[in-house]
Amino acid sequence: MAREPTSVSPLFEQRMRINSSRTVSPTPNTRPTTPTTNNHNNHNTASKSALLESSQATGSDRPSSTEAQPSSASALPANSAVLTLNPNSMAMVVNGVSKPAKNEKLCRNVLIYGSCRFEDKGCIYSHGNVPGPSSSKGSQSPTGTSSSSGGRPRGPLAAAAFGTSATAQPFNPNPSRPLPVSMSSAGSLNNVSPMTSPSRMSASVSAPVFRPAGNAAPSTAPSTPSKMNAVGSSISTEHLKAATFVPRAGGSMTPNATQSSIYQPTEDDSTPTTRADVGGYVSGAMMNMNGAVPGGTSSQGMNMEQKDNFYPTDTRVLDHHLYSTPLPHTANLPASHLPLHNFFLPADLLAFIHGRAEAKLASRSADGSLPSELHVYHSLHTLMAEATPQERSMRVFGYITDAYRARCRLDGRLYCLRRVEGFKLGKETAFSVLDKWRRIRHPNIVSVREAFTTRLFNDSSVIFAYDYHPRSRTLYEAHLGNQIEMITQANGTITPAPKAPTGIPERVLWSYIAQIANGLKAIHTAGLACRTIEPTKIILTGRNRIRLNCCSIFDVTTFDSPSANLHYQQQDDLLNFGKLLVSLCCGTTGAVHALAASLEAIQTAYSPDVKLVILYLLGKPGPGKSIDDILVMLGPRLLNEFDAMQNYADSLESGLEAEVENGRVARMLIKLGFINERPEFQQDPRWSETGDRYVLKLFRDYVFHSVDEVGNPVLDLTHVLLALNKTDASLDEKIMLVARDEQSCLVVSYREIRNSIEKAYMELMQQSSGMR
Ligand SMILES: Nc1ncnc2c1ncn2[C@@H]1O[C@H](COP(=O)(O)OP(=O)(O)OP(=O)(O)O)[C@@H](O)[C@H]1O
Repeated sequence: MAREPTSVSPLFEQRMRINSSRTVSPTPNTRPTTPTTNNHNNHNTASKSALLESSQATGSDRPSSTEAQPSSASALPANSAVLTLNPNSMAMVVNGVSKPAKNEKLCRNVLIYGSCRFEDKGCIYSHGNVPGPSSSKGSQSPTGTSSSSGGRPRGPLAAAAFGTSATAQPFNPNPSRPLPVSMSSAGSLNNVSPMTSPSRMSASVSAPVFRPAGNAAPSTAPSTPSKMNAVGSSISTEHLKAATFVPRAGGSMTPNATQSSIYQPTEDDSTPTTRADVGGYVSGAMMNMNGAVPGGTSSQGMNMEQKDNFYPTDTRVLDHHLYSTPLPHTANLPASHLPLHNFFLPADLLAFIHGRAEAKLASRSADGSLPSELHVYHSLHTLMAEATPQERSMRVFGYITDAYRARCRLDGRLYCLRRVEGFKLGKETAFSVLDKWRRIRHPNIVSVREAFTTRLFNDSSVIFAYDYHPRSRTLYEAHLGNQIEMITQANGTITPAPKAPTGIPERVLWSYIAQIANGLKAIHTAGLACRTIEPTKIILTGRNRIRLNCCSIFDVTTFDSPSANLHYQQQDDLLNFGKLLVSLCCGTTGAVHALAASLEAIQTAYSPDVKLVILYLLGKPGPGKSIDDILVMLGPRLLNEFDAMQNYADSLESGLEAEVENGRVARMLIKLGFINERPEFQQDPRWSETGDRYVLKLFRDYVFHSVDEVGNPVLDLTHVLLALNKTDASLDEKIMLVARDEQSCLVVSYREIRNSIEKAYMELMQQSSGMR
């Protein structure tokens, strides 16, 4: 049963109002309804708020179990204070049994809030004078352990019951009359001061300590336990130098709801904060009675509907405190998928990115035949084509070529090295052509970086370095790997075995045509020819993303004996382009050997335009034949390609947005990780447990260590993400952090928590070796 940090218990709202002014005694009829949007999280809010209310019963002044609990409750965990409030009568019932006669013990509601709303409604405790701090009794435990409920931290659960109600609008029983100042500051620290009154705080085990303003010396880790006005609880002296409360007006420590006691956990106001407009505890002192923070945003005015809404519409708060919603054009997913989609990348994109990361890191067992270093490259890893028809083929270049992934020690990046085995370079000037190739940077071409000769393979080889595109596949691997049986006809001709064309879908085919044409256009315009329009020398580097590979190799290997001039080489590119399309349409490289039959099959399976393009490419070379004509023939289909690319870019941007949010959360977690539980800092083993850091400890409990009513862990990702994001955005919304012993609680805003994180982190940074 997950408890909900964003849902608001009406009972708690009532209680907060009571806290705001002891003169107000809400009646059930005047209690406003609290709109909630996360219905699944609203259950048990009454019992949760009651749990908090009942915290007075968890200390040593708690009535004994025999007094307060009927036998039926004996099965409940020791730390599950089962106190229910009847919202209609507001009578207090303990486990269904009315409270017995009055007790002499002072009511803790009086101690905490200054009044008890159940005073006339059956509260068994005394409602006499409120003891001041000097009247404190009880001892502190040097060990810091609680003599009370102990057990698992219930703070987050309790705080969750409060949820955003800490920022609830003040309750005004008579809307026609303005609220008293302290009440109108709903959301300011003032109206919660009774919750953190000296008596209340001192009763806690690891709670911050109140210190009146102007008090000369702050209590800093007293060496001996001192008596506090605990209500039967021991206090760890370790935490006595934790957060201190400084009443704004100074002087009085009287827990008076109308007084503006400001929570100011640190002494040093001059401690730098990272953001001038982020208040933190210090800026908490700057909050006026209306809860407005100078230079910041006020939580006042945020209605519950907005706060409960997962995607708030209130533009007065920073929008980036919540996960950004997917935009309409990327959100057309089944409703059940949306929450996941909101938080993370789409599964297929995630798999794709992970796959590429794996490919970058993959390593085969050390291949002894490969040199450990090659020029400026090391960590060579053979890239094997999965479906090469003939291992180590010489078909394309006339030389055996191998491809390796290697890391460059100059820039640490991965490159693809292509080795041309047994090639002896005649003239160094053969490499001069690479200058032209290096200048080409095109999305449909694998960029050439450099070329060099080597004898490290025990032969004379030339190595070409290209950009590495992880997880790429050749077109052959992707579409032509399953070779179709070729059959020899009676007349001796070889034809593919008759079967329905297994070519690629037309939409994909047009995409390939557009991209190859685009790449060829760039190459031809640069005064070069590709010369490797081959199924094994064009790679797919993403979803339908085509890149022309192995460019420049022919230019070097044929430098001494140029077979033809540039024009003919470019015409060859077009011819090979036509043959490639025939192969792709028919699903076999053998299709080009039976062109007539293949064209017939293509005519049946594809639109006439496909055949027209192929016929043009396979047509006679001539001065008027150029790649430009293909681009013209593509016509409106280029727009399809354009649309597809833009839609894909949109979906990537949407995924990126989600990841940006995750990045924020990760940074926040990293900082918290540096601070929480730090065993020692500046020779102070209690550093992470005191001062601002104590609040962060409770915040960590609030975010991660929630438990449900029976003490089971609550693993509510939404709660975690919301809390961390709101903190990152420094929201003025307040949450209640409850000490592990449930004896004290702090109402702090996300802004203040964020400030504490930044402040503690800066402290660490300043001392870290990197900053010296
Ligand atoms: N620049 C690159 N980045 C990443 N991987 C590449 C790169 N170039 C090629 N590859 C991959 O390396 C593998 C081998 O490529 P190669 O060009 O040698 O194919 P092949 O079918 O073996 O060719 P051939 O028949 O000429 O030997 C293929 O899986 C290919 O996707």
